[in-house]
Amino acid sequence: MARTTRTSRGATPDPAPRGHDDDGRAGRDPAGLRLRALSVAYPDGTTPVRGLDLELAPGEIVALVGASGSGKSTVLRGIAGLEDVVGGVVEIDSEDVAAVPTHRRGVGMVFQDGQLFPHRSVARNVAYGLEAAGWPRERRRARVAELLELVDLAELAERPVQSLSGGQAQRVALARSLAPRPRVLLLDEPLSALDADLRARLAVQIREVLRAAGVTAVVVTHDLAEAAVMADRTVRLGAGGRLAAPGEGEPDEGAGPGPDGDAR
Ligand SMILES: Nc1ncnc2c1ncn2[C@@H]1O[C@H](COP(=O)(O)OP(=O)(O)OP(=O)(O)O)[C@@H](O)[C@H]1O
Repeated sequence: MARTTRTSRGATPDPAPRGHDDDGRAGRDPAGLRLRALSVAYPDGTTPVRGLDLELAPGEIVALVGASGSGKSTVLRGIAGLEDVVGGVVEIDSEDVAAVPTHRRGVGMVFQDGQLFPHRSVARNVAYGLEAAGWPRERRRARVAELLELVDLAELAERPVQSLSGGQAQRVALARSLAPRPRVLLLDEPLSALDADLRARLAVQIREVLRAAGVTAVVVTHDLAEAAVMADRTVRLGAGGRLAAPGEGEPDEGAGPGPDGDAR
């Protein structure tokens, strides 16, 4: 896993030149992710996130925790452009992405259950975003090999994904989401479908991979211990989809998780 000599912050294997992305998106200097007074609503008018301010430096990994229903997934969906931002601003590398469709935002997502394409091999799952972005075949191959190396699955490249363990499948999902070099990676409970032992190991591996990729990332979890392992910083969503004041309605972060490791 992440057997790479590039361990410094912000170092990406085979980095794309700044100012020119592989999918032709206009490049900008990295400035990270900034949410200003963000409000996100569903079509029925439910607005779980109201007035959220959050800033991530380039390459920073932030864990978003909070009670069930506090709006963690909704924040991610707003950043990705999957739900309506009805107030405030999402800026990625200093660009207001309000008018930018999801697939052009440079945002990658990893979900709880991986959501791999069942009829594609491991390598072809990882290649998916590169095909969609029109990368030429040789560059695709090289990038897929690099990513599979990063998540320590090179020897499984040709395996059908149905034959993978849960942990392996999540590592494929991680590689697939990182392959097109997203500006921001959003991970929604990436460990919650796995058993406890594996969760602890994969939390460490996810952190290593995110660091090696140097990607700015938001990880939603309800587990404070996992948040501490995976992220540089943990923030908590409180009532009304705003950041909670320290100690508000939840166990003290410094005290770590409760007996079951659950922050809810
Ligand atoms: N499609 C939808 N339409 C309307 N309301 C929704 C929709 N999806 C979620 N909600 C509501 O928005 C609120 C926030 O949901 P969200 O899934 O963002 O919370 P969460 O913090 O991620 O919860 P959990 O930890 O249980 O996954 C909840 O009250 C939920 O019922």
